[in-house]
Amino acid sequence: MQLLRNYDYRTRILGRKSARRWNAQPRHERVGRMLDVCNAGAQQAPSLPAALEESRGECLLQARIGFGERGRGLFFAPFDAPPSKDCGFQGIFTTETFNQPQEPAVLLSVRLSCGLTLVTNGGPVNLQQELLHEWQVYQGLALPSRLAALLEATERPPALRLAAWLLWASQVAPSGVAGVRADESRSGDRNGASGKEGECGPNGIGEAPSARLGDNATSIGDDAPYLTPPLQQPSLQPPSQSLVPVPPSRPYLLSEYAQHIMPPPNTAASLLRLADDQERRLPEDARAALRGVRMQVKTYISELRHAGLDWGLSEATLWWAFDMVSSRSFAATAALPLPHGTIESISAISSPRSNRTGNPSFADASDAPSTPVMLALCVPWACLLNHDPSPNATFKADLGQRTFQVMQRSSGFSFLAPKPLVPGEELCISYGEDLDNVQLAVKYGFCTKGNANDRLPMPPELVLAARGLRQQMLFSAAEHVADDLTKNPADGAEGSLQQQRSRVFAAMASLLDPIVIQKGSSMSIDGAFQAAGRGLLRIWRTRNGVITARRKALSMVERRGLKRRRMSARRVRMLSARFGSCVNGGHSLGAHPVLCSAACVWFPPCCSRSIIWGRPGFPLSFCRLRSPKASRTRVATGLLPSQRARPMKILQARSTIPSPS
Ligand SMILES: C[S@@+](CC[C@H](N)C(=O)[O-])C[C@H]1O[C@@H](n2cnc3c(N)ncnc32)[C@H](O)[C@@H]1O
Repeated sequence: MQLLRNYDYRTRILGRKSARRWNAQPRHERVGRMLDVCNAGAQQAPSLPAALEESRGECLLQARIGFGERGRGLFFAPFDAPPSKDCGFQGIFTTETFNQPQEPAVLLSVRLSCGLTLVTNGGPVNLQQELLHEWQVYQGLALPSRLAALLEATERPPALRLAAWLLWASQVAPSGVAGVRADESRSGDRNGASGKEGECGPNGIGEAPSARLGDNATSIGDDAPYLTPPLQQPSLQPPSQSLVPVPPSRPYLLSEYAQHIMPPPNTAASLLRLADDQERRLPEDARAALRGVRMQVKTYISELRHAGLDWGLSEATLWWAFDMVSSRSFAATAALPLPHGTIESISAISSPRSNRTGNPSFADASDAPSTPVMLALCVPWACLLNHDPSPNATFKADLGQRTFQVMQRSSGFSFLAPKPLVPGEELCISYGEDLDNVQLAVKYGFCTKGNANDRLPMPPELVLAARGLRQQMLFSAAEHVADDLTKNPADGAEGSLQQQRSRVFAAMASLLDPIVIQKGSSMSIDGAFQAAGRGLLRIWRTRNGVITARRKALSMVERRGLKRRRMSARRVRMLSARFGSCVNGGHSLGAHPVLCSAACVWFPPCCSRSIIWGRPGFPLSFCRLRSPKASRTRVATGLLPSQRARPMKILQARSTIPSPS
């Protein structure tokens, strides 16, 4: 038994001794150790060329680049005196501050044209064109037509569009091959596009090209530089800062930025290019997530190649672009300026989904709300901000000013001033409030300790078991309803006992799986649904009681510092095979093991009445309810409450479990 419990699939890979050492490490460290390679290139202080120094001076209003515990990042550097001690909470006692809340300090302000801005949803039709036009003027570059066609296709995946743009702007345009300066010749070719050789991407890249983008590309035709048609009616008020064309002495800012600030193509920021042997050591759920993202990137790369938008660059460089987009792009929602010139923007903070860097772009563009405008952005300087689950900074895209601003995070109460920043404090934003460590690792290449969003992975067999349990719970409720109907025929539908029972069961089945309702059935669906509704109400009431009890029990478990224990997949399989089907809702059982997520929890054999519920991916919860014998309710979730709960107990208890009917 002991051996079984310690058995882990990693034993096969690592050998028993090193597997034990490996498993003893906290999960976040296991993933974290994979990531030594990440950000390796970002550890030296950059020495910046003049153009970047200038841009840094303009954009980093109250911040400087520095190094801290999260690696390179941005740190608070107030331009005036350090913030007075009076600001902050003391202010709420004075009427003055109460009426005039302190505005959060603007820490960074970066022109949208310094980076890349894509409309992913909403806004006027020509908004994307306007933004592209401004970018060309600012960067002093003319986009090739086929690239511009892709960038204007707001329905295409943002990651694909951003990566294509980043590749061209950072790797191709500076060499003057495919791109041309806006004031130079209008013809161009892409022969001999420069490609930087780097580390190879994961194996298996280079599938058959997809036809989608290629079809477009054929109709788009050659590589003639894209010159935005004169804007008849700008959809927006012109930006308050006039667009000053870039002086010829100032080279392409974006390529400079990519060269000096972004990790170079032979380094990694996310896990996209993790080597095979390192990937094998990731937990299974992280590997699965990684596989999904890699598949997507492979498809995008094929599309780029097919459409001739890879510019002959090496595979490694193409992966690098997606790596950068994954780990450094922002998603933000911006409101359009009001017609009379008032400018109002909605910060991405208001929507947790979009309050993050990166990966909006990997989401389907169609899942964003239609208004206001959804943007995917690469923002130089702002993309140096590291993540913190309790951030002190936040960001917004302002389409009126055409800027991306990072400001101090407000307190959340209009009458409270924001928490003062201490000079030298690292400025952090939240990449997403709901990101667990697997998502953080795959997209950004790091994990955070004690991530509140972390869930233990649930093996497929447990997902199935959870479904089965839910089904059983509903059917057992159906039985109760049917029994009640039998006892109180006045309450229930008409007909024989058998008919009543069939209706209730059919209704329950229909809740579980709508397919079971077949057309032309003679059953009265309405009546059955009413009966099922009563049953569900009963369950709901029971559950409310359970939830309160569960909360109490969990806090008790926490207070006592009881430990969570994990089980090997094999043992969990064995237990679910033996006992899974015995766990039943609303029935008296002697005792049973309860499968909770990947951890396995089993209870001392003293449960008489129990209910179990679960959702795939979430811990199954098990509660004992109103036991006449017990002095108090015992509840646990994913926890092994005591040393007494040994497999031996289960074996003893097994004999008392009624066989499933
Ligand atoms: C948007 S960039 C931030 C700037 C980056 N540190 C740099 O030097 O370029 C995102 C990357 O920073 C690193 N990072 C961000 N937040 C972190 C954190 N809390 N702990 C460790 N690394 C972090 C990750 O490698 C991530 O891929």
